[in-house]
Amino acid sequence: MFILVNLKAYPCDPIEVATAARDVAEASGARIAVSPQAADIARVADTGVETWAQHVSPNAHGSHTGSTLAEAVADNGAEGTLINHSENRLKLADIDGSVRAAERADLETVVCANNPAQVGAAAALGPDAVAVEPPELIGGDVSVSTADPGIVEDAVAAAEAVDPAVDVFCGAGVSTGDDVGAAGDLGAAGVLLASGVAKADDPEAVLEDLVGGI
Ligand SMILES: O=C(CO)COP(=O)(O)O
Repeated sequence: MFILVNLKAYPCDPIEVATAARDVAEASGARIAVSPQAADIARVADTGVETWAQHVSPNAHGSHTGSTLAEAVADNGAEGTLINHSENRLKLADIDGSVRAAERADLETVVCANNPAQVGAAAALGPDAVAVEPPELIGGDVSVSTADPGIVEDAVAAAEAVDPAVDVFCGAGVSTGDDVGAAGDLGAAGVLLASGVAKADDPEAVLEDLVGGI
């Protein structure tokens, strides 16, 4: 199970979380990545933790003010990128363009989706993985794997029907090792989480609990 921690725009210390994630990954052998704000990618990557962007633009170099280029995040140490997070939705053509941009820059891709139907559509674009996150459960205390296990199973089936090579992650409310274990039991290959770590008083303790569920 891959544990992908999205720091969103929370007011946490990205270096503290990155260092904790690096240490827990090294000690446990688990795969843990941290996805900070674009401006923090280089210094988060400098800690040695696997680092992901929260978004990349569909365009390449050129007259595109305000873009976050896949090439730029890769040059600053990112190894992968989220695309189409529920809080940063894109048009279908732009999701496709962002996946292609990430591929050109050798970034791994996770396309986020609200529900199994969107998972199937996202899988058709050929990312490395899709992540199903019911918006109503994001930021809450109840894990998607507990509150709505059927959505994870349906998402796994939807991706499998379109492209068996595309992994399925799940997210929303994931904060414990039990949540991670339940997600794995439902067929997820990873979890995408945010507040459970980014808002924790002791992010390292939460990460240690999370890897215990793998
Ligand atoms: O949106 C999410 C991860 O990208 C999920 O957020 P929470 O873990 O805070 O529910």
